[in-house]
Amino acid sequence: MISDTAVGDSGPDEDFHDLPWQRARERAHAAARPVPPIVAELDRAAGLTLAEEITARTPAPAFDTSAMDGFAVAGPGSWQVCGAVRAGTVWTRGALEAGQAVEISTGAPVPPGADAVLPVELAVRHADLVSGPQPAKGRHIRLAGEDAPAGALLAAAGGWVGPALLGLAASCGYDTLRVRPRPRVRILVTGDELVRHGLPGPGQVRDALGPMLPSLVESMGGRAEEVRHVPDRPEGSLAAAVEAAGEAEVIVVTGSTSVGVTDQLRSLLDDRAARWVVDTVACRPGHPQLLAGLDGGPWVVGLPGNPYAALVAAHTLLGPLLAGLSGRGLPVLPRVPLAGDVRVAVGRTRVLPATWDGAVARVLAERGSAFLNGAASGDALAAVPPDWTPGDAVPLVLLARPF
Ligand SMILES: Nc1nc2c(c(=O)[nH]1)N[C@H]1C(S)=C(S)[C@@H](COP(=O)(O)OP(=O)(O)OC[C@H]3O[C@@H](n4cnc5c(N)ncnc54)[C@H](O)[C@@H]3O)O[C@H]1N2
Ligand code: MOO
Repeated sequence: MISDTAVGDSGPDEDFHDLPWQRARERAHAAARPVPPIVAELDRAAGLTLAEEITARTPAPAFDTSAMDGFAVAGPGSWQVCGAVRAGTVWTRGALEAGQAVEISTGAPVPPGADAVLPVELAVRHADLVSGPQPAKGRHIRLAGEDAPAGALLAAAGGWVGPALLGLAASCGYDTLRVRPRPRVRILVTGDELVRHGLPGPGQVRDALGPMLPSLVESMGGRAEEVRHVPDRPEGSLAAAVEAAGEAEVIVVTGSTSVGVTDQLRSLLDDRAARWVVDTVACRPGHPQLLAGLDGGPWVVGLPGNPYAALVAAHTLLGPLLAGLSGRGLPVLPRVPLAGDVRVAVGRTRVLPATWDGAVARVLAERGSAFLNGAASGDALAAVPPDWTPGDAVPLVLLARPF
């Protein structure tokens, strides 16, 4: 194996075998260089990552705006009503003088000279005269640039383009954003025992990972382009499939990470002089997972074939790698109190399915690395370090689901 690979901020000499769980996440993130940016219409930029900071091209709001339906008033009341201004129009009849008022809609520009807006509920109108409690100066007026003055920083490079940012960018004059597209991911599922449909026959196993991984990749910010099933035999099948993976930034290989006669992944990577980033992680399950870069080509993430181990490994290496490729920071995991029957593993982080009620994570009964029942009924993974003692908070991975 190649041992002199410089990766990320770790320097060439860090041993990349049996890495502590958090260190493996950091290395996977630091190894990636962000994919080249594109210019995308706002609707196409949704969910992507900003490739550059954005600043307000126009103040938000763009003009002094009424926050209430009522009367824009100047000076002390009562006031003479001398016209109306509605949202989408402007007052063109000069500055109001003390004692004058203009009927105004929410969202309309406040006429020059007006001090405040008197809401319609507080106003008493007789013909062209309106009276009511004297509003404090500036009351119910949103000042131009109050949310963001022209030139103000709206979001830094690496920020997630969420719904609120899209609305803010539009408010501040943007039609397009410079963003990083989702890194492309191809998924190679190995294992001659696997079947893709129906009930498994003798010795057969239904493929759990082909259906699981595309949505997992999407939830981590990647684009799952293909799931291909690769036979264990003849030898060289996996190498040919990797070769044929095309333009993807990431190839995920499931199975084939262990030491069995059909497990070809490590030798394939060594034959290709891959740059090793992580080769095994001190966690349970998911120990045999790996990450290496092919020369001038994609990253290869090896996930163990055991389905729960694959889920844990994807959250260890694939998520951070995709964050790095997207130009995002390494996601900071909340640290939360943990309850339930927790047993630590000597020298390894145990990653346990858990439920999260907003205050405490509760581990679910352990079923082992092959079984998804815990993760499917829980909504989080709790990373329990080897030195955990009751009362210690643990990092929590929240499994994606709608609010
Ligand atoms: N002698 C040793 N054997 C094993 C070791 C070891 O250290 N020494 N490690 C074990 C651990 S831990 C894991 S995890 C697995 C990793 O195995 P592979 O990544 O090589 O995967 P396979 O051997 O192909 O499969 C393991 C297991 O998972 C089932 N599987 C595989 N793919 C799927 C799929 N897409 N859907 C559902 N189930 C799948 C497969 O049938 C096996 O039962 O190695 C251990 N062995
Ligand atoms: O480490 Mo394996 O991933 O326990 O099942």
